[in-house]
Amino acid sequence: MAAQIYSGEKYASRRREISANLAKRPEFHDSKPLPFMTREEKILESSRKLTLISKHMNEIIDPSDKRELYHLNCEVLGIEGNPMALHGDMFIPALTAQASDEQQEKWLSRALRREIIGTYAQTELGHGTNLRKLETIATYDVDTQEFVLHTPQITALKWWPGNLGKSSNYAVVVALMIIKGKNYGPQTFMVPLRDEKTHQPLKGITIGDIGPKLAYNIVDNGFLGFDHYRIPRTNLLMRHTRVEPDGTFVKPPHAKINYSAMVHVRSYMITGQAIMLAYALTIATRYSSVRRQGQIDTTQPEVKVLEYQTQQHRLFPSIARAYAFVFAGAETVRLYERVLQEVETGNVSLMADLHALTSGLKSVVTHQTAQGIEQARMACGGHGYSQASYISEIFGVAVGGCTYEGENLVMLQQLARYLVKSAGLVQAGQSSKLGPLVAYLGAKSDSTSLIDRTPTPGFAEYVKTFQHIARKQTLKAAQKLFGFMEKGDTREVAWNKSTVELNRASRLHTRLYIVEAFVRRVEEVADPRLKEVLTDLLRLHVNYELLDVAAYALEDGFLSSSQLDYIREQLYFYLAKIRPNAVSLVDSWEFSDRELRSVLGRRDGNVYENLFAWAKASPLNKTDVLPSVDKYLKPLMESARASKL
Ligand SMILES: CC/C=C\C/C=C\C/C=C/C/C=C\CCCCC(=O)SCCNC(=O)CCNC(=O)[C@H](O)C(C)(C)COP(=O)(O)OP(=O)(O)OC[C@H]1O[C@@H](n2cnc3c(N)ncnc32)[C@H](O)[C@@H]1OP(=O)(O)O
Ligand SMILES: Cc1cc2nc3c(=O)[nH]c(=O)nc-3n(C[C@H](O)[C@H](O)[C@H](O)COP(=O)(O)OP(=O)(O)OC[C@H]3O[C@@H](n4cnc5c(N)ncnc54)[C@H](O)[C@@H]3O)c2cc1C
Repeated sequence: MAAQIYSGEKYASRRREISANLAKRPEFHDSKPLPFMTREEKILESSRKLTLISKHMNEIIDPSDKRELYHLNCEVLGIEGNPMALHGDMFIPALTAQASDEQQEKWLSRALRREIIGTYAQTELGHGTNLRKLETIATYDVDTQEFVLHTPQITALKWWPGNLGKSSNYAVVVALMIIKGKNYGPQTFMVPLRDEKTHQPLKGITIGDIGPKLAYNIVDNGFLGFDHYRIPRTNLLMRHTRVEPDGTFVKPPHAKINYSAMVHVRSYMITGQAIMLAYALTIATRYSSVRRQGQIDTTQPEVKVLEYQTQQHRLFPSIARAYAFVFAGAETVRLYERVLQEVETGNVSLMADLHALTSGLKSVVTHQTAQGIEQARMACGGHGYSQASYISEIFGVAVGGCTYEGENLVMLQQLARYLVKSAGLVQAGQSSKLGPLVAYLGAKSDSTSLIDRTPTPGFAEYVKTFQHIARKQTLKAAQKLFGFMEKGDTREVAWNKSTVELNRASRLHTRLYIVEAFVRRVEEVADPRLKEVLTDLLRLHVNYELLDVAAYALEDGFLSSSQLDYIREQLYFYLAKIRPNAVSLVDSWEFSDRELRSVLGRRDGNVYENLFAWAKASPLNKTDVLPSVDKYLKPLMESARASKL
């Protein structure tokens, strides 16, 4: 099953080898539990481990393999980030996609050797979503052939970029490019921030950390201001866009080609989110198979809480989602790598499809992942609330994904733009022009679903039902938009009046895509035992997801209430059928205890012994009487006693 999750036996067994290798190297392990460390201690500890990784990487992984590096990072550094997180996630991808060969020779090679540390500085105090209104300006000075970076007011300060505050000495900075008074929109520049020897900020640079956050606190998200800070013309990233010495602007083949680092993260983060969801579910499912509370049959002993149907309903649909997301994530990574190669040859035709797909997936997957992790926390009762479970940290890190790389409700609208265009083609009788991701919009719907009406063993009737729902909502929302425009609203005003409905269409389209990705993967499985278990999980998934959106199919009679009853019964049937495999389904992700960092979710199942040992290790328990008691509580109680006398 691990080979299914990790897209092949090769990587699944490499993961095992890497974990086994690390198990023998205590210097790579956390020196104490992360929840007992201050932020400063965590950053120091993470930097220590990062340095070890850099030194010994070649002994443990193939450094050219991104997935091996990702696994090494998960095991050793963990999810709370590290001082070079953005270096790998965005700085290197930005240089790879946007720097010219010459620039890559100069900077990418140094970045890959870790001679310099970089980040991606785009968001500002006043603007994150609306990139066209960023306020940092890069004005071209023809005389000196330099760009002058400047922060004209406080809202123009770069704010949020990861590892900008303290760790990075370079950044790919996004600024509005002004040449001879003309605004050429957001462009990307390679900018030195700190002296390479002393690490002191360079003259003209104001820089620092923005302070603690909900989670992800090992990362020094930072602020950055420029005071008429000059960089050479050749620091504009020039793979696709160019500015000649005389200030002539050479347009790229696609207007949004500079957004590639964002698309990179959106493509990869689907897998990252699936893994964080699977972390939380591993912890909660293992714990639920140890925790005994209450009885189902009063003549029998107390049961494991995993026997309760409510507990299964709380956890198993999310287990199915984690599998669905990892399968969909593998597809987005393949598409991203393909588009990256095609762009190299000048073919930008798939950029819009990739952008639409990843915008929708990013939004739906992060939202459902956060929901699933929070349910996993509650499934652990009181112990879920303790940081010993580590689920609160997993939640905090994962939920950041709802905001970064484009706020979810904004990114759903990006997909909606694509859907509306497709709906326009359908309306104009040009369905043959629809791309493969939206071809179903042009198909004719049956009048009713055949779920429970026809003995089809596969998933075709479910897929058709999801397609019907997504098609109906897309065409309806587009119609609403066109209707407002026909009545005289501008497109922008009409758009704003339709966005709740448009975003619903985007979610339904994305949920259909996720179901289809799951079906595609299960159909490929050859081993009959694995196929049976995955088919059960997929059955659970389609029934659960369909119930969740059933209102759309009930309102036009596509599904009847008796079909709904059938879907519910199927859901309950598969909850029970999956129960014996539940622990194996989470164990199949093969997370080591080191990687999970959860006292509650350890493989040995010794929950109570482990919790007690953890509590005893708490720094508060080093002494029996705390200084706060000596200083305040004792005098308080003493004076209360004295006044009574
Ligand atoms: C092996 C490894 C496995 C797992 C790895 C796990 C985890 C990975 C990562 C971990 C994450 C760690 C850290 C996270 C760091 C987070 C970093 C950041 O947050 S960086 C900052 C991100 N900022 C944003 O995302 C800003 C969001 N805003 C935008 O993107 C844009 O402003 C906008 C909303 C898209 C609008 O842009 P704009 O105003 O320029 O464009 P229009 O709306 O007018 O649209 C015009 C036209 O262009 C199309 N378009 C927009 N973007 C793109 C694109 N990228 N590609 C292609 N086309 C694009 C748009 O759809 C319109 O098309 P039209 O309808 O006109 O055809
Ligand atoms: C953990 C974390 C790490 C980050 N790392 C980086 C980084 O490395 N580099 C970097 O540059 N940035 C980074 N960011 C910033 C991040 O990318 C932005 O915060 C994000 O893109 C959202 O933008 P915003 O903050 O401007 O939100 P806003 O746009 O202000 O959103 C506020 C509200 O307004 C709504 N809204 C905004 N515009 C519209 C619209 N057009 N239509 C409808 N509703 C709208 C949103 O839906 C939301 O409800 C990070 C953020 C976080 C939380």
